[in-house]
Amino acid sequence: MHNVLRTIKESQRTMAFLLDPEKTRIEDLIETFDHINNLRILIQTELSVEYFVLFVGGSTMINVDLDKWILAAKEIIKIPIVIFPGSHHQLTENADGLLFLNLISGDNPDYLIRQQRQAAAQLLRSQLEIVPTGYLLIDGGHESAVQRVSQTLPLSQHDADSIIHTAFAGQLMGNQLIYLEAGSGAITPVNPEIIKSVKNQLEIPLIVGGGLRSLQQLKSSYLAGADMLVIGTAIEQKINWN
Ligand SMILES: CC(C)=CCC/C(C)=C/CC/C(C)=C/CC/C(C)=C/COP(=O)(O)OP(=O)(O)O
Ligand SMILES: O=P(O)(O)OC[C@@H](O)CO
Ligand SMILES: [Mg+2]
Repeated sequence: MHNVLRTIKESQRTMAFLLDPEKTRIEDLIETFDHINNLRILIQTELSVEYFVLFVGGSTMINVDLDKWILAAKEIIKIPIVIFPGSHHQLTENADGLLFLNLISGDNPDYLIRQQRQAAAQLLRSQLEIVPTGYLLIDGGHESAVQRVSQTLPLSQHDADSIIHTAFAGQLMGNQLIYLEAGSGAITPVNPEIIKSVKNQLEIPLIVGGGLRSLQQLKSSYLAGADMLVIGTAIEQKINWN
């Protein structure tokens, strides 16, 4: 039995690799996980990251059999698989855990309660480790897929107070994780100064993602206080990290 949340809390530095089943076909999983494993060794060595998980999700999920995809992934990669859902349709018991996302940076009721209510109906008898997560969309320099799909505006990186207050409210609401999301392929990742000020107000772990594509960016985000960093686009593009 995995305990993803507990391990994040007990570790200094953790990392999630994000794959979107719309973009990585089952036939390509072996090659992709080969790439991920090499990156994992590099990041373990260079940055002393202790714990790795695979996030699976996308802002949309069209023409994908998620049950089948995750089953296939499980055969190949031996790290916990956590669903990072763009909607209540992205659920399967084949994963180990689920980020139960609350999009608290926006005020769209669909992403504050409707998606969650519809998911709950399916999760009544679930064996997944369900982790309530306050999800904040932060301006990363261009319109992100999450912004488009959720029809909510990101918080400006020039207004640190709004970000800090929203994150703190997320903790008070009972979320077990806070996720600062600059958006897939962000031009400007979340600024380390913002990470630091948010982290100072939190007792729960802080996840940061969006636009991370160099060891230097990873290092400064960890030093600022991120407990988990998420890498997606850089894996899809198989960039060279050295
Ligand atoms: C509780 C459940 C089951 C669902 C909650 C649904 C909510 C509130 C979602 C938050 C808003 C949202 C649309 C999040 C998407 C998160 C995600 C999987 C992002 C990764 O996708 P991207 O990489 O940004 O976009 P692409 O799919 O275009 O690559
Ligand atoms: O794709 P990238 O830019 O790495 O972002 C990762 C993740 O935070 C997006 O949801
Ligand atoms: Mg993406």
